Amino acid sequence: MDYAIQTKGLSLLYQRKLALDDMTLDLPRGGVHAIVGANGAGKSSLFRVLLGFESPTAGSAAVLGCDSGALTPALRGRIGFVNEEHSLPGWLRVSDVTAMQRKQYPRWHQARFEEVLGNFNVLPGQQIAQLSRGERAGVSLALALAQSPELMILDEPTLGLDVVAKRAFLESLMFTATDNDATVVYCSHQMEEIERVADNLVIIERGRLRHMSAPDEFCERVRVWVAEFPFKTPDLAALPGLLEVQQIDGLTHLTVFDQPEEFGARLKLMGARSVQSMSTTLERAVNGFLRRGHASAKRAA
Ligand SMILES: Nc1ncnc2c1ncn2[C@@H]1O[C@H](COP(=O)(O)OP(=O)(O)OP(=O)(O)O)[C@@H](O)[C@H]1O
Repeated sequence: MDYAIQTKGLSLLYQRKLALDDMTLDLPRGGVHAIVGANGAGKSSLFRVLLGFESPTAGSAAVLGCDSGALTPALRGRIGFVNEEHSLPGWLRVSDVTAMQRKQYPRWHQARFEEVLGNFNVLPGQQIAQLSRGERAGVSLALALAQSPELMILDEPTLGLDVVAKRAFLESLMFTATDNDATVVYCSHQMEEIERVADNLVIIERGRLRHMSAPDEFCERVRVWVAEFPFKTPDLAALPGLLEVQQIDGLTHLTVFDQPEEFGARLKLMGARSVQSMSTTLERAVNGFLRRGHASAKRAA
């Protein structure tokens, strides 16, 4: 299979902090891959290694079939990158940056640039430093999409965008992925966005790959059981697949992963008077999944 991104046993140690821990990840070419994880899970670190800004401490990383430590200028030209800082030279005008990029990228798509930028009230004569945060985001997204890259890597690109701009951006992103056969790799904390655009969901936790599947498939494997325990709620910690327990209006809500229907019978054996299972949203499923390993959950325990 042809992979856009491939890592093998990838580790990255910053001083004494292990940001990536023996991560093996294969992302096939095409489609939108969403990477999610708690704060500090290693998403940006993964991108930094993939783009050759950091060298792995162990293992390897390849992008479009090339070792990430040896990306040539020609290969970099096939990769678009947008990060949350939207770092563009502040002293230049929007029109200057656009002219520079148009010259640099042979597959420059002027109509796409104008379409994406048209969602923002940006004047070509404005200096980058004069733009609002969201407008700067709009400019860097328009520049990146107009490069018609084979691979787009986006680190929380919609942070700070208003609802309309966010929607416009996501539409452009999906259009890029389908129209251009491009691969989009995108990290975000916003599940409703991911639900809308992602073909593949990649969950990382403490620098390790924890799960990869289509978002729908992941959601189907997570269920919420609502149980009524008329007497004392038993100790539920040892239940298999348990992600999260919440007490809501006197009922016990259990978010569980990969459990058969018999899970309900098990709750009854533990004293539940009634049990009911429900499907859940991607947001709740991912949150439940991540909560187990989250620093705050560990502190609460
Ligand atoms: N330059 C650095 N020096 C030391 N530690 C770092 C450095 N950059 C990141 N880290 C640590 O590496 C870990 C992974 O950080 P990273 O920025 O990759 O996380 P992230 O998943 O992108 O998080 P967030 O969602 O908060 O942006 C964190 O524990 C962070 O504190």
